[in-house]
Amino acid sequence: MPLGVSFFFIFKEESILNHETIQKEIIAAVHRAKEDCPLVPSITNTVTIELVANAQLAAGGSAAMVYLPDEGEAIAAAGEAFYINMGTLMPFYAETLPRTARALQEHRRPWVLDPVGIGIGGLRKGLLQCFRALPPSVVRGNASEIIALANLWGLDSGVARDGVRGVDATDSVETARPAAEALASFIHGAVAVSGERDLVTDGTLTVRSEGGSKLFTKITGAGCSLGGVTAVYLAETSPFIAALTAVQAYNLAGTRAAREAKGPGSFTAAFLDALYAATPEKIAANPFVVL
Ligand SMILES: Nc1ncnc2c1ncn2[C@@H]1O[C@H](COP(=O)(O)OP(=O)(O)O)[C@@H](O)[C@H]1O
Ligand SMILES: Cc1ncsc1CCOP(=O)(O)O
Ligand SMILES: [Mg+2]
Repeated sequence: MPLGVSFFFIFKEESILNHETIQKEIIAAVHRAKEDCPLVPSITNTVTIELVANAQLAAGGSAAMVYLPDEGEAIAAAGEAFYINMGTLMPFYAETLPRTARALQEHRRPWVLDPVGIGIGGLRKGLLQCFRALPPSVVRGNASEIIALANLWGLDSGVARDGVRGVDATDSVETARPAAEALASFIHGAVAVSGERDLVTDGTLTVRSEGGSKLFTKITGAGCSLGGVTAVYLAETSPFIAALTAVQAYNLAGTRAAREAKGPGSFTAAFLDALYAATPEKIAANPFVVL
């Protein structure tokens, strides 16, 4: 083979993400999060704030939750990545969220958006419309939230209606795939759709991750804390690998926790223990398929 051609193949092999290279990147991201303990602040809902912080700590990050406009701005600059979850809005968030998102853009900090409760009320809609021009690096949501956000931003979601009912999904993960791919391409980042089997996409490459437990649907904050942990990995790696690493960690830890849990209460404790104990290699070895 002429030298130029062999260089081409070597370059191609190294630059293409396949199952093996994805696993290597997941392992590196988990190691780095545990070594660096990145500061990853959040503006998140009052229902699940403690689980979000605990899960971020279990993954190796440092959590800091704020509410006020000037604090959002200041800590956006100080943190290495950020998490915004729209779950329980308060009037002053009309100022906090746009100012924080602008600070994140100005300081080039990557961030994760969880559009919880999209469809409830005018403030939520207005803020989510504002994020179209200040886009996150990762959107994480359940299937109905991802479809609804793609529709709100005028992207081709593949589904005209939105099936959000409160904060829970009424659509299947597979139905949300076109919306997830359109959103990921639009933000030049990644989208994670959660459910029985999770999808993660950067708009071109789409992966399905397996595992977890039905008990996740019997506790509040599984999705919210998954967003917070995604932001921890986002401090260390690309949007796609960060989103997939968090999803893989949750599917592994959820499967393990369900083996010993008696119900939702003991599941939450067992899940945090399993997330804390999950090794980089085991997180990477959780089953996933490149679609
Ligand atoms: N039926 C299920 N079986 C296994 N894991 C699930 C199931 N439903 C949700 N999960 C997991 O629960 C976590 C939260 O997802 P989900 O419940 O869809 O989010 P949300 O709480 O935002 O609606 C994810 O890690 C997801 O993989
Ligand atoms: C119940 C509820 N209400 C407003 S935010 C929230 C928490 C939703 O948490 P998750 O989406 O992780 O189940
Ligand atoms: Mg949710």
